[in-house]
Amino acid sequence: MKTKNNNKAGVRYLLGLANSKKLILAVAIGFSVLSGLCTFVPFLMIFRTILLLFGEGGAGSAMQNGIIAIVAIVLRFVFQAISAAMTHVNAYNILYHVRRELCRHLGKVNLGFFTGNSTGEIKKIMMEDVERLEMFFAHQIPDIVVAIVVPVAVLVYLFTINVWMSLILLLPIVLTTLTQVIMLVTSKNPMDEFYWLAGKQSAVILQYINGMPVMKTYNLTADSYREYADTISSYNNAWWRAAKILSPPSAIITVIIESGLFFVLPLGGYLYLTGSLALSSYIFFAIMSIVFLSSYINLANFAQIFSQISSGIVRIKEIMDIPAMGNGNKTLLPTESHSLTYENVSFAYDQQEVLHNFSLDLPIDSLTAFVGPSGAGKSTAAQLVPRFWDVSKGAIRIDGIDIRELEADNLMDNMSFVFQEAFMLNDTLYENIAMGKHGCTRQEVEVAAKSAQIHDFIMSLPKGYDTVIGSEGVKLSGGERQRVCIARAILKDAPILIFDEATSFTDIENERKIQLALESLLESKTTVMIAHRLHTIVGADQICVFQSGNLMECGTHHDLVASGGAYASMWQTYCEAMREVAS
Ligand SMILES: Nc1ncnc2c1ncn2[C@@H]1O[C@H](COP(=O)(O)OP(=O)(O)OP(=O)(O)O)[C@@H](O)[C@H]1O
Repeated sequence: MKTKNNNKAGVRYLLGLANSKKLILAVAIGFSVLSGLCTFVPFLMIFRTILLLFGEGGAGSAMQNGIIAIVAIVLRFVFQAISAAMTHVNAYNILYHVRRELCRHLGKVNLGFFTGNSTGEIKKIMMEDVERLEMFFAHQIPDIVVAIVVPVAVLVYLFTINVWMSLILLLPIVLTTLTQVIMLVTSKNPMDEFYWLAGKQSAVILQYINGMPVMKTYNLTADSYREYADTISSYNNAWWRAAKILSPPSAIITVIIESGLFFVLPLGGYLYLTGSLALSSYIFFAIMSIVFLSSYINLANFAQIFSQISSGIVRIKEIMDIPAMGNGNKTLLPTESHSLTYENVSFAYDQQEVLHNFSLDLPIDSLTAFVGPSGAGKSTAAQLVPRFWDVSKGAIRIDGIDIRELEADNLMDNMSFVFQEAFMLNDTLYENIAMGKHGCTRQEVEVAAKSAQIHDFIMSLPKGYDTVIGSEGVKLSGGERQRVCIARAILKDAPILIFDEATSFTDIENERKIQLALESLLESKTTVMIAHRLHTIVGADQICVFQSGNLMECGTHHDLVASGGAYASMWQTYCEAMREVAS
């Protein structure tokens, strides 16, 4: 739950965001103030005309006053338009700047952040929360300044006419401020909870829509999918609570602000009757009591609107506060293959240690398979190499250099991953493969696709490499997707390869093609292969068996089977399972 302290930090952070654009913002606010002041000029002209009519002085003629009033009205709209144009252009520049900074920062955090956080939540922050900043920079800041400066300027003028009448005009401001202070002191702002739940609701809805096929197969409707139903009903309840808490003071504030006349009429009447106030001034104050506080209403609503924006700012700040992955300054020599060493490595997600003090050497140009039961730590051990997370203890070294001392880009340049969950752009097959190497040629893409056993399939599609895949195009099978990813990795031709063998694409034809594709991919590379089907790694240079986060044993298939340890029993179970499937 977001707190008021968080909100304060958010405000400071938000104003910091405007830093580079503050000159434009100041000029735009200046135009807004001019526009606000112009609002009152026609009333001043009315006053001057009343003075003329009552023979109490007043400058110019009625005609001149009328012309000045019309010019002021026109100028009011011109200044308003200039200010609106400037604040909007400025606000969208700030939005662009914030999104770019968020993207840059997300590019620097450990990759594990993306597996540990809901993409719906990140997307919501990048899109909706950032978009709301427009409201603050394009509308709220100018409105607030106008709401303070214009009434103060007008009040100063009114004090020159009559002090008591001016003081009575201050009474609604004092009362509304008191109401707001009482509200803030006696009740926690319910909008904090409301906007937090609004954010949660969007993430849950996105998750519900993304998971619709699975939800349907388990017959989970919007009502029976518990998280969805709970979030919607909490949001609904929060809205009721907020309405109940906020409606009475909000109604009181609106009534007080619009009740200037209620205070001005009796006091003005008394002062007029006792001869301390001219009739012209009495009429003028009566008119001003109606319009004087019109811009002040923006200030009264500020807290409520700002709470909506500030909860988003807090989320933006939380992302920007995630420590960036430390970036070293060393680089690897550009060779075909590198050695990889785990040195007394332990690793914990938060407090829970899942890998316990293991060491392992992966020589140059070798294939190392990680095997073991589900949850044993195979993926985690592999993902430490591209720094999804940094080790809690020990070090991982490439050619003897601690990977934390390497430039992050250099580390990534030297590594390819092929995950089980093949990531595909909603773009052409060509682009999906070409993303493996900047500036590659079409011929290189085709050679890689041929090696990955996916070229013939691509050519069988009517648009070949220009076929769009994904939500608006052709759908690929799991095996086809993985072969596209292998083609991408072949194109990248990085010296170190992390391959997470897919368990689900096991039909014989696909498996054969993936094996052929891998033969091209693994050539002269240092490879970590997370293996589920043991027969695919019998030829590996070393097989490492993980159990409950410990590296139990390591050796060739023959040595491990002969030693009769954990791997030997896994192999026996595996062979029996294969025989059962075959029979
Ligand atoms: N992002 C994460 N946050 C917290 N704990 C995690 C995270 N990812 C994995 N774990 C936990 O770490 C342990 C090791 O998981 P890991 O995925 O490395 O096992 P694995 O051997 O690769 O399993 P599988 O073969 O099923 O993929 C498990 O207990 C798992 O619950």
